[in-house]
Amino acid sequence: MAETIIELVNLTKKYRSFTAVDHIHLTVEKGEIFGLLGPNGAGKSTTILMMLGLTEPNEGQAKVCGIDPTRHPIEVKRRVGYLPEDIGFYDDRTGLENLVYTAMLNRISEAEATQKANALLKRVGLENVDGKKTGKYSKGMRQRLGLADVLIKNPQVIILDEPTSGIDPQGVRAFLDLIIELRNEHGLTVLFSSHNLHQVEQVCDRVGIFVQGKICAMGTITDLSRQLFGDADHNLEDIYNSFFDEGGVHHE
Ligand SMILES: Nc1ncnc2c1ncn2[C@@H]1O[C@H](COP(=O)(O)OP(=O)(O)OP(=O)(O)O)[C@@H](O)[C@H]1O
Repeated sequence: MAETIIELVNLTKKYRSFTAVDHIHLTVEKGEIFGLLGPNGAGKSTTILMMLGLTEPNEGQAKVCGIDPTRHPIEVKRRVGYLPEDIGFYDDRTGLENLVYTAMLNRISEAEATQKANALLKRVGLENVDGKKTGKYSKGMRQRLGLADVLIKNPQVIILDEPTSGIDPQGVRAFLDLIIELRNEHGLTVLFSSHNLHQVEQVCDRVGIFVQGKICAMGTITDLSRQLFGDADHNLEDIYNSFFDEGGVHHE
């Protein structure tokens, strides 16, 4: 039976009178790659912050790996790896040193940390830049090191916010393949927030489309195509665009 890893029930966040996340319901099962889509300001990042226990909901509840992040944020952070769009490293240290440091913060011994860090550097294609300080890394190298940094604590879930921005097309393909491999090998659950519809379509099992704080559509691309167009022939771009007028206004 499928195991629920992320469960959002009636989740709501208000900033004064403005509702940024509006009574959303969402369930993600173990091993799923789920895409969060929506225009700027639709509420994706606020939803992620609530899942990480970094901001409190006004109503409803989030559960991640069965744990309420508002009450037990440290427990959730132990199980969830979060890769923001711009990850910070100690720029005067090498990639290896940064990874070992993160691992040791997560109570992994130095010997094991070094071994895991070297294996992950290889996995993300950074084994040949050993010795280079992260301050001299390119954007794409930083993102790949970010993924290794997230994986070193053996998370059950990874949340990726625009993870491929700044990576060249070949690098993007390798990055997306790696995400799929990690899911296949370790049953990792992945939440993938992106504006790149093509990438989301390539990698995600299901998607949720956010508009003005609400999830206005959720499902596989085939299901959404059938629901919206009555056939299975439409791609994610058609589906996404069907929620907006030419002027970018949401269809009610
Ligand atoms: N701390 C805050 N105080 C007030 N309003 C906020 C705050 N954080 C976010 N908002 C507002 O909440 C709404 C949702 O923002 P959020 O960052 O969640 O959107 P998003 O879907 O992640 O957008 P993007 O694609 O640009 O990252 C926006 O209108 C934003 O201005």
